[in-house]
Amino acid sequence: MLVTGKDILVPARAGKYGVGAFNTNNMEITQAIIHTAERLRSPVMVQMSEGAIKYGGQDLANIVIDLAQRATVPVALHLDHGSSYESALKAIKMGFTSVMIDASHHPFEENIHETRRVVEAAHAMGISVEAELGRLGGIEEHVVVDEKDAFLTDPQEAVQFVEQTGTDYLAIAIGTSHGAYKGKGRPFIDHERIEKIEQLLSIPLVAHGSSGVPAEIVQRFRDSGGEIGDAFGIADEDLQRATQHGIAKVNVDTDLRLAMTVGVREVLKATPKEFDPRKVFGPAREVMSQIIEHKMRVLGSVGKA
Ligand SMILES: O=C(COP(=O)(O)O)NO
Ligand SMILES: [Ca+2]
Ligand code: NA
Ligand SMILES: [Zn+2]
Repeated sequence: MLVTGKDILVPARAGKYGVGAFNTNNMEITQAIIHTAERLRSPVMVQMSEGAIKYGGQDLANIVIDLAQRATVPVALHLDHGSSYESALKAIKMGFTSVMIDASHHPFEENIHETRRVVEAAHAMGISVEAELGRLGGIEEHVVVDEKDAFLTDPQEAVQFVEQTGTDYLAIAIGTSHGAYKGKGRPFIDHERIEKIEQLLSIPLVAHGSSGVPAEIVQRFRDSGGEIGDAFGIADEDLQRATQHGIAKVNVDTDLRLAMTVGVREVLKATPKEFDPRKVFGPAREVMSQIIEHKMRVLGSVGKA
């Protein structure tokens, strides 16, 4: 069933488990996310970035909404990294049940102002809101935040921010970053910081940049002709620990991008004569489903629906 982000994340924080928020760009990724959630009896969030909305528009949103409505587990459709009030409202008009307003690259007061506007409008329509305080490293959808400017979330500021905005859940910067290169080796996750914020805030917390970039998928990507450097993601143990301390929404995009591409590359390499789109895109669903299943087990959401 199609539900709001709050319907999914408030129980997740209370139950000390994380819920995967997986980015989609097409039908096959959407099917892999929702069918795997149903198979494992797990709640799940499907998210679209502004780039995905540009790419698939209402057509793609409708695929997600229809699968979500027919799903036997709770599913929310979430706008990832909404960059403005207008973008958030447009997503709500498209049928999204949760929207992120990411104004974290603005000064504190402006972030509060922008976020509060979205919260008032979204709440008036029964839609949940995610906001962000602090900056991840890596490439954010619309902002390149290089290492020196990346700054982690200040717990005291977070309390003030939530009080003044009314956001339903809060994305915090705790050492993760977007993309396949999260640091040389195991990225540093500031667990002390998460646990401090957990004590001060009762709303669900969100971890961005949480792909694991599993070595096996990276190797399959190379073996099927892909080129990728020294790729590293978030360790399963770090995610597991974070879900015990307030992190309820865990964003995963890179892992599905890699899995989808591995699925396609392996078919094209193994069967050069193949040109049936169902045979080219279909097997990728299985590769993605395995990645999604692993994540749901790490986060503890299996059987929670
Ligand atoms: O935070 C993410 C995804 O992060 P990854 O690149 O680690 O999948 N989307 O908002
Ligand atoms: Ca941001
Ligand atoms: Na998001
Ligand atoms: Zn993100």
